[in-house]
Parts: sequence; structure tokens; C-alpha cells
Amino acid sequence: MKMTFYKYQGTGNDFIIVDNRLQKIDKNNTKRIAELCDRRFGIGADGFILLENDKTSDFKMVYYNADGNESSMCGNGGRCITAFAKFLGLIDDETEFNAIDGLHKAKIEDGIVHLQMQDVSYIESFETHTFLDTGSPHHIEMVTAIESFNVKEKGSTIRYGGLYGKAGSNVNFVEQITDDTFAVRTYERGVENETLSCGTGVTAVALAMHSKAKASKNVINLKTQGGELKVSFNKNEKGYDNIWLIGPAEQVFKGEMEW
Ligand SMILES: N[C@@H](CCC[C@H](N)C(=O)O)C(=O)O
Repeated sequence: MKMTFYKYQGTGNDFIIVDNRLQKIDKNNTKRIAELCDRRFGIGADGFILLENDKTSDFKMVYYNADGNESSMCGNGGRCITAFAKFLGLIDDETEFNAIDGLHKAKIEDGIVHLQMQDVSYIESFETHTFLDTGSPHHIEMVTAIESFNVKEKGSTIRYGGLYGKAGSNVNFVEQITDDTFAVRTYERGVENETLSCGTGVTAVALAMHSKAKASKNVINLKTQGGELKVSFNKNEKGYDNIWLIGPAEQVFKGEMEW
């Protein structure tokens, strides 16, 4: 069966997005999703996203990593599907949609997509690293000379190491540039490589840097390999709320795929 797909990118984190409101896609076909995400034998993407109907919100986002497995929240994917819903005429400039971690508000202002992330009340801080869940699990380590850092090798050692067991974790390496600006490179679980940007990853980095008092402002700039994102938040007595991931999301092409 032929299906129309769209390709989106958000700061270089790229996704195949399919409108599955008619439920034509078999959601358990891990092998086919992985083939489509393959950069040599398929369309090529870091993830595969279905837009579906939802009973309580404008739409539902179902997210798969490039390995074909359904996974936890994708922040850049959430920004891209918001732009896609607007393209489909499903929403205007504001929305609320459902994802695996619950409801998300989102809005589009001057072409920039703002996505509200779930509140974070628990951050584990160690001498060598920080760990928190922003919809997906993130390990964070400060490094120097980030541009020449071997993200794939070091990231996969931590992802598969003793700390996180079978589920693993995404791994972010961070270097402070100014008071409120950080360079971030992320090894993504389920892609098993560095991606050019990770939305839940930069959100985790912004909160971790604030909680460690490396940043004092409540809007943080994150420079990824694929472009710049901002994260704004409010600190409360338990942790963080009103967390927004802000950045561009762009449709790059449309095509037909065999499903
Ligand atoms: N690219 C994503 C994160 C996607 C999920 C992640 N690979 C996982 O399995 O935890 C983002 O932008 O947040």
C-alpha cells in the first residue's frame, strides 16, 4: 500500500511524519519503521512519528526511534508534529496534544514552535554527572573541547554501561559558553549515535545547569550541532514547572512510501 509521508527537521533532528488518522499504519511493524529510517536503504530519519486522532485533545503523537521501537517523549518531534498539524489545517497557532508522557501545550509564534514540557520534580545530582527525566531519560556530563569530543564512543559506553540497566539512557555532553549559553551534543538511545539535536536533551541540560547553579537565569540558550534552541522555566519549591522548549521546525519534503 502506498502512503504519503512528510519529512520534518527541528534543529537537524529529523523525522518521517505520517498522518495516521485513518489508522492505516500497523503500529507493531518495527522492522518496516527501522527500514524507512535507514539513511542508505530507506528515507532516512532519527525517528518516525504518527499523527492520530485523540479523544481529549487536538491529536495524538506516537513516536518511534530510528530502530523501529516506540519510545518515550521526543521534544523536537513534538515541535515538528505541531508544525505538521498546522500544515494539515488541524490547528491554528495554538494546540494541546497527547503524547506518551501526557498532554502538551504548544504554540507557533513567527514560525518558531514553543512546546510545553512536563514538570520536573526530581533531579539526581552526582559529582561526575546529573540524571533527570524530561519525558525521556537523560544523563548529563560537563566536558571541555566539546567540538572534538568523541560523542558516539563515550555516549555508547555510558548508555550501555552499568548505570542505567537494560532501558539505557540518552547521554548529553555539555560545555558552558557564557552565563546562560551552553553547547550540547547528544548520543540518542534508539538511534545509537549522535543526533544533531535532542529536544528533551537540551531541556534536561538547561534544568541541570540551573539546579547546579551554573546558570542563574530562567531562559537558557542551547547550541546544538543542528542549530539553536531555548528553554525557559520556572523554579518552584519541588523542582521546575512551566518548562518550554523553543525553536524552529520545518517541513523539508513530502513523498510516497510503500507500507
Ligand atoms: N530526539 C528526541 C528524543 C527521542 C527519544 C530518545 N531517543 C529516547 O529513546 O529516549 C528529542 O528531541 O527529545
